[in-house]
Amino acid sequence: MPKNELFVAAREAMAKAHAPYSKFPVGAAIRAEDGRIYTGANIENLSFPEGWCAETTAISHMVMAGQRKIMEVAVIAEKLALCPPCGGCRQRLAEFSGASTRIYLCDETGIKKSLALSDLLPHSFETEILG
Ligand SMILES: O=c1ccn([C@H]2C[C@H](O)[C@@H](CO)O2)c(=O)[nH]1
Ligand SMILES: [Zn+2]
Repeated sequence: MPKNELFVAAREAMAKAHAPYSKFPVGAAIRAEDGRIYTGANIENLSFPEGWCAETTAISHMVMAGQRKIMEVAVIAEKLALCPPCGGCRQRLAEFSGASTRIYLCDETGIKKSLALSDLLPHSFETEILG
């Protein structure tokens, strides 16, 4: 699957952001194990802490479609050269990622950086006790 398709999906998702407070639209697109693309945008709220990120919306769509594995994810922000996922989203991405999962940081022209989750979240929380 051409990576460009994932970038275009993230850019299209960004146009659906509800970001009237930060005026910082973000889009994300996940390719899951089934080969399909699940997208998301940030959805803010007048009660500021109640909003959530584009990556979180995309993960929700993927999970509700019955998928549990992220193969690749593209992230784009309208007003930032590259938008690395926030700490909370790194942990949420980790829940559904593996060693081969790739995270693509995009600008308005395409994918500019490819990272592994371990680049973004080294020494992550893991325990056998909780399974
Ligand atoms: O990786 C990120 C970083 C920020 N945001 C959103 C949260 C908030 O709505 C706005 C400004 O932080 O951008 C995302 O969606 N993804
Ligand atoms: Zn986030």
